[in-house]
Amino acid sequence: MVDCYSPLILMEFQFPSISILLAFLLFLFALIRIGVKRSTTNKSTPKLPPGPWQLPLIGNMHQLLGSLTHHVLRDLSNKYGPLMHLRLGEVSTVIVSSPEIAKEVMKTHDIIFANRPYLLFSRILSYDSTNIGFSPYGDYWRQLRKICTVELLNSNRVQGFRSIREEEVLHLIRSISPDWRSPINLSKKIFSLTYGITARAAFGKKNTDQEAFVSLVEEVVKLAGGFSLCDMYPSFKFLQLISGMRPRLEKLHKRIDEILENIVNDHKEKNMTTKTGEEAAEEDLVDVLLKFQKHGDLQVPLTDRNIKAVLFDILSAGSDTSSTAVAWAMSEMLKSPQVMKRAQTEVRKVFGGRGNVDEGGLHELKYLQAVIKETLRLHPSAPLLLPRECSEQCEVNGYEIPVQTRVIVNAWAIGRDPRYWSEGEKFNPERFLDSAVDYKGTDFEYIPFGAGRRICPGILFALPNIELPLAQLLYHFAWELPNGLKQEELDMTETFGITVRRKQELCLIPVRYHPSPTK
Ligand code: HEM
Repeated sequence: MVDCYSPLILMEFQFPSISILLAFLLFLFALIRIGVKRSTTNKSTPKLPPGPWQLPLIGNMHQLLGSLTHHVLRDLSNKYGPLMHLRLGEVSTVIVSSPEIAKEVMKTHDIIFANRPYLLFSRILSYDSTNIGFSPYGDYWRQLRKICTVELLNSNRVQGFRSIREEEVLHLIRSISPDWRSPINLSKKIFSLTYGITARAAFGKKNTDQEAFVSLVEEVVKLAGGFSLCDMYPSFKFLQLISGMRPRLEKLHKRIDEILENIVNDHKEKNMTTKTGEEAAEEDLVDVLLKFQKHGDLQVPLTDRNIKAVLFDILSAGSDTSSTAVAWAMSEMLKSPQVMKRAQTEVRKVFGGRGNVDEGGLHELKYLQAVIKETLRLHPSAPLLLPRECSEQCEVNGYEIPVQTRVIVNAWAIGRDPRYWSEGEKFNPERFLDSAVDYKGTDFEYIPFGAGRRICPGILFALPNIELPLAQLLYHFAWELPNGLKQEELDMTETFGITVRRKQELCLIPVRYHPSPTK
């Protein structure tokens, strides 16, 4: 998932001399190219969507500096319209900021916009074109995607991981108990909880390399939090070398690949022996993928490389997104104590004297579900969705979109569109209580998981990873801000990144309500 632009800024600040050199070299190349182009292209220009004036060489990149990208793009769209054209370096890009145009792109012209552009990050880290998140739309991708949605992340499989989630969340609750009345870093705890759940579901029993793997994925997530210069100037291959991006990514890829290779080989070895009934019931995602590789009736063979790529995708796309949502939900509830109280009363009523929350009763927590929906409206984990690419020239809203234009959908801006959301900036879960609006990709004013062929395949996996920890945290504790901080003083600043987290980690004081569960 690629939010953009921050590496450029980092380069600017960290290596001013390199960036000046780069700018100079780019300028020279651009002059040569413009000269060549002028002499070869004909005069007819497509009717592109409106957009701000572009500078030579960098296009509109300078307009994206200084603030969070989804904010800047929303402000620019307010001026130029919900379908806006930008040039970022060499790359022609359109920004979509209204439900109507999102529908046109992701429903009416779904196939034309089903491709993901080839970014350097995805090309190196996700095994060229073998991952689901960034491979181009085609037979290969369809097969991987089908395996993911039908075999790995379907509701039965997700249900099968219930005991893992319950155990891991209970472990979290117990780990909080001794600390009570002193602040704890809830962001950190939630983050390692969701990684722990996802890694256990994917790899089975805790693996010795698991911790190393999780921190490598974290490093990747940090690096991927930006557009690299290389992606802005794809035809200048030398940038990949001098920016240092390629060697860094290759080194990370090598270490991740070694760990995944060991995990896959261990599973192969284990699967050679006959399994007991209990072992067979404890199938993890690697087992399922290997079973498919051996016995599946597949159009294209499933290689070990594909398996590793799918595992990497699930780990990187599945953990940070869910933990971010939990942290934002807690933050918003702290700022609106009446919401926190209502959610707490509901969960304590439903689970009453049981002494603990289990997944059996989660469906009864209608108000908590509304809290989660409202959180994902105001804080969609990936506010700019994942980039798409136009595979053939087409017309959207009366404008021409040339082939290979990059398309970025601003789900964050769409979730605040005043034509659809009254008091859109306000956290108000009640708005979802009697509303049929859902995140399944059919209501284009609300698309925190995207829509169309490229909609997030992990929705079913994500929801209990958000609902269960929240319900447990509310059931067992009251929550207070540390250092006498008032609710209106809680900082809600967002970070740049692949997923938009809280800038400041959420540190809170837990005050016990129900005793710590013992079994
Ligand atoms: C709060 C939780 C989550 C949110 C908000 C979220 C959001 C998204 C979004 C917005 C996209 C891009 C959709 C588009 O471009 O239309 C996406 C793609 C993806 N997500 Fe999620 N996601 C979450 C959890 C998960 C989980 C738990 C998994 C896996 C276990 C997962 C796996 C993926 C994958 C593999 C893709 C790429 C799909 C493709 O390109 O075809 N996500 N997600």
